[in-house]
Amino acid sequence: QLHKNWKISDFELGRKLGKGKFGKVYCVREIATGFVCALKVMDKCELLNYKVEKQFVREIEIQANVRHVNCLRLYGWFHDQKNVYLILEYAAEGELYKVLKSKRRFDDVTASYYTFQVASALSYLHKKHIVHRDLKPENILLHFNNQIKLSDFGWSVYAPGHSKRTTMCGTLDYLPPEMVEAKTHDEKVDVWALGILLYEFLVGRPPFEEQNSSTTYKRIAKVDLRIPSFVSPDAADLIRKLLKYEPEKRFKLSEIGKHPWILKNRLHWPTTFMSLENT
Ligand SMILES: Cc1cc(Nc2nc(/C=C/c3ccccc3)nc3cc(N4CCN(C)CC4)ccc23)n[nH]1
Repeated sequence: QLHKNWKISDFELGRKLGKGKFGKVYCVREIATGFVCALKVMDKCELLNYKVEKQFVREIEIQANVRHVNCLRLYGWFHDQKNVYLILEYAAEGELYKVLKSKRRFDDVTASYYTFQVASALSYLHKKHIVHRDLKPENILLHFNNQIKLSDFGWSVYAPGHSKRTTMCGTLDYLPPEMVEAKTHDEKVDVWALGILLYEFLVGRPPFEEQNSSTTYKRIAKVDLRIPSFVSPDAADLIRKLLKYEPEKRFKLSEIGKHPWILKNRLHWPTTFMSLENT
C-alpha cells in the first residue's frame, strides 16, 4: 500500500490540526474511500535548508514498518514540486500534553493505563531494535477510549545489536544520565524516559525540572529524585525502578504488566484488559 501513487487531489482537506517545526498537519478524508486520516505537509525547501532530509527518511522507514495499536500508523507518503506529504493515522482525541495541562495531573487509573500502553509500544519497538529516543507528552496522541498513540519517530533510530548511539537529541528533562554524560546509550534510554513520563503524569511536571539547564543536568546525573507524598507507594516504586542510574538495572518493560501498581489499577481501565501479546 505504500507504493499506491497518492496525490493531493485524492484528499479532501479538513481542519488544520496543528503546525510543527517542519510542517502543518490537517485532518483529511481520502475521497475514493471516505477514509479519515491526518496529512502532514512539509515544505521541501524547509526540509532541505534545515538539512533534516536524512531524519525525514528515517522517520518514514521506521514508522512505515511499525505495526502496533499504540504506535501511530504511517500509511504512505508522496511529494509534488513544493511539498512532501505523510499520510498518517488520525487520533481522534488530540494531544496528550494538552489533556495533561488541562487536568494538571492524572489519577492512578488513567496514569497506569497510559503507562502500560506506552510500555507495550516501547517493548514492541525494542524487540524490533527501534529506540524512540524522544518520548515525552508532546509526542503522544490520544484516540477514543484513552488509547495512546506514540507519534513523531523523527528521532528514533534503528539500533540493531549493541551499536549504541551517542548523538544528542530529545528535550533536556527526559535525558537519562548516560546521555547527559554523553556516554553510549541503547533502548534503555526509553525506559528512563518512561519513568520521567510516569512522574509527569502523576505530579504534573517532570522530576528534574529546574530554572537553568545546568542544574537540571546535575540533578539528572545524581538521579536527585524527589517523589511527593501524594504519589501512591506502588506508583513511587515503579518510578524508582524505571529511573535507575545504571541502564541495565532499569525495569524490564516486558514485566510492566506484573507490577503491583499496574495489576491493582488495570481492573478499572476503560476497555477490556489488552492481552499481553502486544507487549
Ligand atoms: C498526526 C495526527 C494528529 C492527529 N490528531 C490530532 N492532532 C492534533 C494536533 C496535531 C499537531 C500536529 C503538529 C504540530 C502540533 C500539533 N490535535 C487534535 C485535536 C483534536 N481535538 C478533538 C478532540 N478535542 C477534545 C480536542 C481537539 C483531535 C485530534 C487531533 N491524528 N494524527
